[in-house]
Amino acid sequence: MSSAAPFEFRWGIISTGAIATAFVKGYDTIQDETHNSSKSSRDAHDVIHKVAAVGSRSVEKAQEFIDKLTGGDKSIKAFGTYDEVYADKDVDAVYIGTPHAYHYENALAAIKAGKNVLCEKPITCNTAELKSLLAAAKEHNVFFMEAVWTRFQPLSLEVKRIAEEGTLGLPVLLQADLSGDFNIYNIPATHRILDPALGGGALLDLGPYPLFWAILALYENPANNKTQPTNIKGSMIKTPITDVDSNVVFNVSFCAAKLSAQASLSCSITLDPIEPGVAIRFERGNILIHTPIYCPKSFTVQYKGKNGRIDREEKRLFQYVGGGWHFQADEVARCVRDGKKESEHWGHDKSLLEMTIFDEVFPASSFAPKF
Ligand SMILES: NC(=O)C1=CN([C@@H]2O[C@H](COP(=O)(O)OP(=O)(O)OC[C@H]3O[C@@H](n4cnc5c(N)ncnc54)[C@H](OP(=O)(O)O)[C@@H]3O)[C@@H](O)[C@H]2O)C=CC1
Ligand SMILES: O=C1OC[C@@H](O)[C@H](O)[C@H]1O
Repeated sequence: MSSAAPFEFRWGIISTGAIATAFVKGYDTIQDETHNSSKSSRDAHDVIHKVAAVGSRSVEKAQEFIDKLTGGDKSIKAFGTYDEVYADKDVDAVYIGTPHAYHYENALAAIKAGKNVLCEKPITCNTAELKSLLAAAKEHNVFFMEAVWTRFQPLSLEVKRIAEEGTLGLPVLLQADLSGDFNIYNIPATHRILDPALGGGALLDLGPYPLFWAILALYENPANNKTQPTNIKGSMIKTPITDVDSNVVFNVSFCAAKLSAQASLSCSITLDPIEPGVAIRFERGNILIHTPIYCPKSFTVQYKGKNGRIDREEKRLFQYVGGGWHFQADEVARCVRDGKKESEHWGHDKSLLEMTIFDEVFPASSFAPKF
């Protein structure tokens, strides 16, 4: 372990909703109900996270958020607008936790103010918006990343290692589903999952996770040689409540000189999660990832014997303190510290791939660019 002082990284938090709360709770300075900090179970002694400012549409809400999560830390500024956070000289990076339909305008404003940005998934509602943000990030020379937190969890890193180390052979078919019953007939039509104006629907909210596993195990596989996927096809069922997509299935093929693999992906806001949430089927075995697929705590590797049948299984468990969002926060701090403008693990190419696939699955008119 290095004896150098940790790099202090100061966050500006945009919005005070569910995910902004979970993200801030994960910081090492804030302890969970067991009085352990997430830092006690991860190797992150080189960075330390601080909240410098919180921006909300209401200053009272911003102050309540600070009081609830930090016991009223007086050094944290509460602002009644997001713009004040973007302008704050004490903020190193802005975390955006607003509904999807606001990601574009919030991220653009933060980037134009010269801030590094971590923006919740889905990074935007379409490719056109994302390309515009990438151009702005380049122009203003800032770090920019989609908050695909699952990519940074230790379990994902181990799945990737096993998928690529060769014992199982090449991947052939990946099946992944993320479903969650939002009880849509009993929530207001203004809920972000139902409201088209907030980017409602299953694909944009839940679709990033099954797709993430396909990107990790198929797109990132060295045998794919960074080849873009083909045969992107989807179908969806829309809810009559607000006409957003409630159930979506989509297929993607990854075919390169050395790889021929397919992903069969789905998501739903009316069904319960299915177990296992992800099955990666290789020439000589399987990796089964247990639900929830956004922060799984275990996976099982099945190995085929000489007779071509599964004859050995190994279950792997992963435990850490906290909800799991702190791993991506560490990545952002380290990238900024090291002068990087994108993450090597979830870089701009992967967000672009995600948006390109979603654009093809969605009818073009659903989420028109906000400019
Ligand atoms: N990575 C993960 O695990 C998760 C990611 N997410 C992502 O985070 C984003 C937000 O989700 P979630 O936290 O569940 O949403 P919430 O509805 O709980 O919070 C959204 C917040 O955005 C702000 N906001 C700004 N404009 C609006 C508006 N017009 N309507 C409603 N809220 C608005 C509000 O904060 P204020 O009033 O303070 O300005 C509000 O509290 C989504 O993009 C979602 O995909 C969600 C859950 C988990
Ligand atoms: O990112 C997410 O993960 C968990 C889901 O329940 C939530 O709706 C989604 O935004």
